[in-house]
Amino acid sequence: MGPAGSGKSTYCATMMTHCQTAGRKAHLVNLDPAAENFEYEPTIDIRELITLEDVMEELDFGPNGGLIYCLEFLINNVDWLEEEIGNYDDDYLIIDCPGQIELYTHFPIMRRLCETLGRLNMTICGVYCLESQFIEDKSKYFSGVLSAMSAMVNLEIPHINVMTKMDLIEGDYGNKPIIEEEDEDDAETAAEKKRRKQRRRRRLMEKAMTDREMDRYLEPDPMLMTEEVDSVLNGEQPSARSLKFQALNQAIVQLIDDYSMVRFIPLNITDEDSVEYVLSHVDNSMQYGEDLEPKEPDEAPENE
Ligand SMILES: Nc1nc2c(ncn2[C@@H]2O[C@H](COP(=O)(O)OP(=O)(O)OP(=O)(O)O)[C@@H](O)[C@H]2O)c(=O)[nH]1
Ligand SMILES: [Mg+2]
Repeated sequence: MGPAGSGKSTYCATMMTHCQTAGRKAHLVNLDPAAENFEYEPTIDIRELITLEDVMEELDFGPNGGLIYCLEFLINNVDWLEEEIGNYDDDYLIIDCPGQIELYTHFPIMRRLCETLGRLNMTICGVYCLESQFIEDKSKYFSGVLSAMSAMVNLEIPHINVMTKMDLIEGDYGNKPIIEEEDEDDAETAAEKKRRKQRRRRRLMEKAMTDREMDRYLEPDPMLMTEEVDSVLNGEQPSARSLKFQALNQAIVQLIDDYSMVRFIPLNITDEDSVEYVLSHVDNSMQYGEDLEPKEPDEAPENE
């Protein structure tokens, strides 16, 4: 789950590849009636039941209303899904959902879907994706935190939040280097050497600050929001709008702080360890593997 473009389908494809490499059987389920193409062919696909294109054409819906219609149609014809899932009730299914936020927050559709899966004895874990680009704008980031929290509270299923697209971040968490090694030059003078070392020290400090700043977004630090309000208040032109919303912002900060339920697990899809780390959190919340059959001894590597 997660807002439009937050990397849900990429998450699904990454996990499919990861599971296949690890020899774990996984299937992709597509619940996005507007989806166009997938890296992996979905095993179960809502588009076999209904497509957004047909709904828009035949019923004259716009894209958002049409999408809600499609999912309501799915819920009203849930025996189709039950039948499809019936063939895979021992397997690991990765379900790609649409990005319309209202599906998780104020329509009971996803909740009903979870109840159906629960009835089929499937163990579920909700994975909420928020993209790392959200941190560029604190208000946008906090609205993301609130929507993650809202999905979590509404669905009442084991839930993890993932900060996607971490490869676009600087520092330890991402791929963008801050420190570029400068080669030692035999001909450099003592003063040049000193300046090179100073530059390196400064970059190391910048990097530590970037990593620390990132931590405040992974474990939402409500002070980030207060800082934004303060900086506006101390700025040259405090906008009437931010003054007006100060009490509301404070209340939101308080809410996030009181619940302290939201934290994000960073996902860098270019780093296998990061992918494995996210998957292990999902497994853990579903207690995946606890009731799997133990391996036969003859499957163990011979020379051990
Ligand atoms: N660099 C980078 N780009 C990513 C990552 N994940 C997704 N993207 C890009 O972000 C865009 C949206 O990704 P999707 O996976 O389609 O996002 P989505 O949440 O499924 O989008 P909708 O289904 O339209 O809501 C695409 O252009 C992806 O290539 C990532 O981890 N790193
Ligand atoms: Mg998608």
